[in-house]
Amino acid sequence: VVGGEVARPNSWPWQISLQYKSGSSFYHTCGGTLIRRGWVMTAAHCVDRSRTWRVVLGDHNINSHEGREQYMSVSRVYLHPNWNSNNVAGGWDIALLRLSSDATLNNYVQLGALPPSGQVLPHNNPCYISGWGRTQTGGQLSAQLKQAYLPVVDHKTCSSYGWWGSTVKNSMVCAGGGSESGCQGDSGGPLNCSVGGKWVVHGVTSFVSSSGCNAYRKPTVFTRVSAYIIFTSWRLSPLIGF
Ligand SMILES: CC(C)C[C@H](NC(=O)C(F)(F)F)C(=O)N[C@@H](C)C(=O)Nc1ccc(C(F)(F)F)cc1
Repeated sequence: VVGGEVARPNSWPWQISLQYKSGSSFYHTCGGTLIRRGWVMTAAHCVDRSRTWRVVLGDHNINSHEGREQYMSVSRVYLHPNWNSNNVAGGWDIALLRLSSDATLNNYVQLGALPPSGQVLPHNNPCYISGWGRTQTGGQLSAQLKQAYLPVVDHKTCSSYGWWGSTVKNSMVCAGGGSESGCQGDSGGPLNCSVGGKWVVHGVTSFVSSSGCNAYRKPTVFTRVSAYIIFTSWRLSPLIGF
C-alpha cells in the first residue's frame, strides 16, 4: 500500500497473509479474505505456481509473533478455470483456497461479507484497500498491515482514454488513481467498501500499472467479486461461481 496509514490492529479481521515456504521459513507473498471458516478468497495470479502455502489469520505485524495469529495450511487451491497467467487484463483473477482445518472466529478473525450478485458500486463509493504490500514503487513490504482510502472509479472513467482504456473489463473494479494505491504484495487482498453502513469485500486486488504502483490515472484494479457470485441468498451461494 502506497500512502495511507498503518491500520489499527485487527480492524480488517478477514484479511489474511498468504505465505509460501522456502527452505525452513515462510514468506508473505499475497493477501486474501477469509470468506468461510474453511475457505479463503485470493487472486489467481498469487497461486498459479505450485508452492507449499500457509495462511495466517489474525495477523498485524507479519515479522513478529503477537499471539493472535492462527497458522493454517492449505489443503487445495482452486484457480478460476478461465484464468490465463499470461493475460491479467483478461480478468478471471480469482481463486479459492481450502484450508486444512476451520478457522476459529474471534475478535481478531472474522469472515468478510460478500456483495450480492452483480452489484456495481457508484463512482466515489468509499472503500479502503488493506495489505502488507510494498509501501512505495520498488520499495519493501510493510511489516504492519496498512490501509489506504481508495474511492471507486466507475468503469466509464477507468476504461477511458488516458486511464486504463480497454485493459479494464466490466468484471473488474477500479479504485484510487491519486497518490495512494495498492502495490506488489497487496495482490489477492480485499477492497473493503462501505455499503449501507457495513463493510463489504467488493474487490480482490489484481493489478497496478507496470510503470509504478501509484501512477497517475492508473487506479488500482481489483477483480469485481460481485461478478463471480451466482446466487445472492446465502442458502444457495456456492461461495464463488466456479
Ligand atoms: C503480477 C501482475 C500480473 C499483478 C501485479 N499486481 C500487483 O502488483 C498488485 F499488488 F497491485 F495487485 C502487478 O500489477 N504487477 C505490475 C508490476 C504489472 O505487471 N502490471 C501490469 C502488467 C500488465 C498489464 C496489462 F494487462 F496491461 F498487460 C497491466 C498491469
